[in-house]
Amino acid sequence: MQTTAFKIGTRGSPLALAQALETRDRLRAAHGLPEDAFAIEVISTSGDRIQDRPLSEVGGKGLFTKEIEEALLSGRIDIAVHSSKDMATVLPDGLELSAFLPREDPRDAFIGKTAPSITELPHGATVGSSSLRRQALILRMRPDLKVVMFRGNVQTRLRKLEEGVADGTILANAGLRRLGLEHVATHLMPLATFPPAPGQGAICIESRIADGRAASLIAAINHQPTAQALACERAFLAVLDGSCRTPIAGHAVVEGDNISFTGLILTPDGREAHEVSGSGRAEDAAAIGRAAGQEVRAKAGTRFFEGWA
Ligand SMILES: NCc1[nH]cc(CCC(=O)O)c1CC(=O)O
Repeated sequence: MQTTAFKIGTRGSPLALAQALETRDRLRAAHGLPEDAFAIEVISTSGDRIQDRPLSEVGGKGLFTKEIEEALLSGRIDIAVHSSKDMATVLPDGLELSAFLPREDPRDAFIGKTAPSITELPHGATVGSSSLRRQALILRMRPDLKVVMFRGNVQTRLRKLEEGVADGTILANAGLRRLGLEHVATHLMPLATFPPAPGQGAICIESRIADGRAASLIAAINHQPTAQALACERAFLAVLDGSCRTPIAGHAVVEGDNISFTGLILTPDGREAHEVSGSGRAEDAAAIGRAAGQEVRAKAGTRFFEGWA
């Protein structure tokens, strides 16, 4: 079909590579193309290089995408494959999220070393995580626990756990499943009490706006219910953005023509939490997410955002 390979950009972690390969294989199947119609380009990002500080301190989500987005804009790659959870709500000019793959399990998985679940951990036990949302949700359940910083890719975090750096850790079950590591989970956190980050479990494809070749290839693998759920979750997040130091959870489920959304914002210590829900027609996904964001922001009040933002 084409003379030059279609270039798929990705980070180099095992999870990122698995996501890029899944995308390539879906594109191949949808269009009946051979493997060499595609080339996977691995791009190292600042987020991969800075390992010793929480993301919220060093500039947040953009760190995992900056170099990849530059490669898209310069034409070095044709599409980029990302975890939706890692994507900022505002993209660089000229780029868009053009497709979402069918969502994996959105739940968080607890991987326990000294106990199988958070409720069974001994008093004062430590849980490794550098996610503000997970920290706040853990402390809301168990104020006695200590959350210690855990960064690096999935394998690095599991190794730290093996080394005894913490009594347990929490990872996205989607990532574990994509790596064939779901057996390490000792407990799956319920969506109702431990809601996921907006976008968790969904792979997205970023491309140049008005790139016709990319658009026609990608359209065939877009999963509309996941795209609508993500439109809702990302609209919710966009209303609450401005502080990447607010723990935010949000999850939308699309069933047929309907969408239902639940969002939660917490203080980092988990002591104060504000929940919101909304539902309606799936085609109104973004408006429903936006309204939920405005509602929960009003519920929480300005004082809520002032303490640490
Ligand atoms: N911030 C890293 C990151 N980004 C997406 C995932 C998991 C995969 C997904 O949500 O699709 C992970 C690792 C984790 O949270 O365990």
